[in-house]
Formats: sequence, C-alpha cells, structure tokens
Amino acid sequence: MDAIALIREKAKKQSKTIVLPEGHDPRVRKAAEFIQQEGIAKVILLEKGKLDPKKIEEYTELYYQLRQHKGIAREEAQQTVLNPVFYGAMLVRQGLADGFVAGADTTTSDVAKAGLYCLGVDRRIATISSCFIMTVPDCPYGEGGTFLFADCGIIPDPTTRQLAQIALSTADLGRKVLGITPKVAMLSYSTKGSASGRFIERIREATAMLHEMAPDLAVDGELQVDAAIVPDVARHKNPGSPIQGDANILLFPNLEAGNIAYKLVERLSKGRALGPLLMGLVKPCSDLSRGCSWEDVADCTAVTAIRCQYEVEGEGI
Ligand SMILES: CC(C)(COP(=O)(O)OP(=O)(O)OC[C@H]1O[C@@H](n2cnc3c(N)ncnc32)[C@H](O)[C@@H]1OP(=O)(O)O)[C@@H](O)C(=O)NCCC(=O)NCCS
Ligand SMILES: CC(=O)OP(=O)(O)O
Repeated sequence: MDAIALIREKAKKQSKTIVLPEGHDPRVRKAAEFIQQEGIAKVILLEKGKLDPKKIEEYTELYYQLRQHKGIAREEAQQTVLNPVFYGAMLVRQGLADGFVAGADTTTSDVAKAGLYCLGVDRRIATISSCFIMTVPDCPYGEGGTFLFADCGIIPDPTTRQLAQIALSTADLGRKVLGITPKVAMLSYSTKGSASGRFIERIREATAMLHEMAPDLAVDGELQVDAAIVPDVARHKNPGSPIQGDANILLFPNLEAGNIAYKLVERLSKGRALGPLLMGLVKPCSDLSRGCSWEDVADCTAVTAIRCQYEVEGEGI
C-alpha cells in the first residue's frame, strides 16, 4: 500500500472530528466532501460570518484570559475570535473537535499563532516546529520514495537544541503515522568534514546533542543530501555511516533551506507534500500551503486524525 493510501486507511479507523475553518475556499469544501464520503474523519466546516454568536462570546472571554498577560484588549480578543482559524482552534481547545487543519488561505504564521495562543505548547516537547510527509513518484530513495522533511514551516533560524528537538519530534511522527523506523540525516553543505565553517559546526553540535537525547535513534550528520539518500554516494563520501545513504528523515539547517527544498521537490517531481504538520502543540493540527490542492487538505486531515489517537493515549504527538 502506498503512503497516501495507508494514511487514509489508518485515519478511517480513528473516526475523529477535525475542524476545517476555511469553508469559503472551494478546495477546502471539496476536501470536506471527500473526507466525509470516504469516512476519513468527521468534519466541522466553518465560514467567516457564520460562527455561533454564543460561542464567539464564550471564546472572546477565554481568549482574553489566555492572552491578558500580553496586554490585549477585549475588543482585540473579539476580533481575533471572529477569525474562523482562531475560533476553530478554540473548538479544539474546548474539546468539541480533536484537531484542526488550516492554511489554504491563511499564512503559516497566523495558523501557528492560532495553535500557539489557543492550544499552547506541549511542555514535554517545548519547541513548536513542523514537518512535511513527502511522497516522490518513481523514486528508489527514502522509504520507497516517502520522506519526512523538517522544519520547512516554522522556526527561521533554529538553535542546536531546537534542531535536535525537531529531529526527535519528526522521528516520533514518522513512527506513529507511517510506521517507519526513522533514519535521520542532519543536512548541510558538507559531509563529515569535507567543508568547514560555523554553519557546519552548528549541525555537528545538533547531531551530537541528538545522539545524547536519543542514543537508539539512527542519525548521521553533517551530511550533504546526496550522501544522505543515495547509497552509492554514501559509500564513497561517508563509508561506515550508520544510515548508509538510506535516510528517510531529512533535517534542514534552517527554514530557508527547508521551505525551498520541499517546494522544489513537490513541484519538480510532481510528488505530494503533506503539511506543514505542526509539532509540539498540546493538540494535533496542521497548516497547509496556500498553494495546496484539495487532496492535500484531505490528506493533512487524515494525518491529523491519526495523530489524535496518540494525543488521547497521552503519548504526545
Ligand atoms: C511560530 C510563530 C508564529 C511564533 O510567532 P510569535 O507569536 O510572534 O512569537 P513570539 O516571539 O512573539 O513568541 C510568543 C510566545 O511563543 C513562544 N514561541 C514562539 N515560537 C515558539 C516555538 N517555535 N516553540 C515554542 N515556543 C515558541 C515564545 O517563547 C513566546 O512565549 P512567551 O509568551 O511565554 O514569552 C513564528 O515563529 C512564525 O511566524 N514563524 C514563521 C512562520 C513562517 O512565516 N513560515 C513561512 C514559511 S511556511
Ligand atoms: C508552508 C508554506 O510555505 O506555506 P505558503 O506556501 O502558504 O507560504
């Protein structure tokens, strides 16, 4: 079964309720129809101007309380809650839905803020970041052409600790959603000392930290991407590597590299890019690219539904 089919089948077993707040967008409406027809999840479809006035009142007060320490006024709280993305996040907070998926018509920054401000940070993880599930047709690399790429959406210039934490969160998501054994490549423009400089040093430090945090995780760095995913190149450039050119998780050094790389792979390979799947929040949710297809909305919803199960079981997401 390919990765997309597997994700849809797994989601169907969960029967979770996911909020899609951008009901004004035709791609989101089409996805909602498909998701419900296929039994992937139950959907709460929202639209600006059609929100429940009682809940607006309730969530305005709640949002005001949550953000009071930042000095916001009630008026600002109400304006925020009138935005269906924030209202949808509040539905999740209040337990009326299990997760939300937005970003077809909202920037990543605003979707992340809805998650951060309404749901909050999972203290066990502490870092909010994101990853993509990438599927590349006719590709022998990774997990039969499936990879996880991170962070391509949230942290512009991660610290070494954040890089290690992003890798851990992505590995965890890969295990839970795709059932893979993670093999992490910490990417750079150098393979094990073939170049030097402060950017490379940072990746080395992050790799060492990751080894300490998760001694059983298969990880190697710093690696160029060819040494990470092409076994022949790995044999030449990096013999003895624990992942031997067979990485399925690609950890990018910063958001510029990650965001550019995921869009290039998606567009040039005619592959799929599911995400940015937000990690480190107390409930599962997903952002989308404004360039997404209706299938991307549907499949990010399926991934979010699968992740809800682990949140219920108290295992983190
Ligand atoms: C995630 C994001 C929205 C946070 O923005 P923000 O709310 O303005 O961030 P702030 O610096 O004001 O921090 C607000 C709070 O959240 C916390 N926070 C911010 N980013 C965080 C992260 N990645 N992980 C954990 N906590 C975070 C801060 O520590 C702060 O906590 P405090 O209120 O207790 O002091 C921001 O990092 C962002 O916009 N990222 C880029 C997204 C983007 O543009 N992507 C484009 C390509 S997809
Ligand atoms: C993830 C991302 O790049 O989102 P957008 O294309 O909407 O900026």
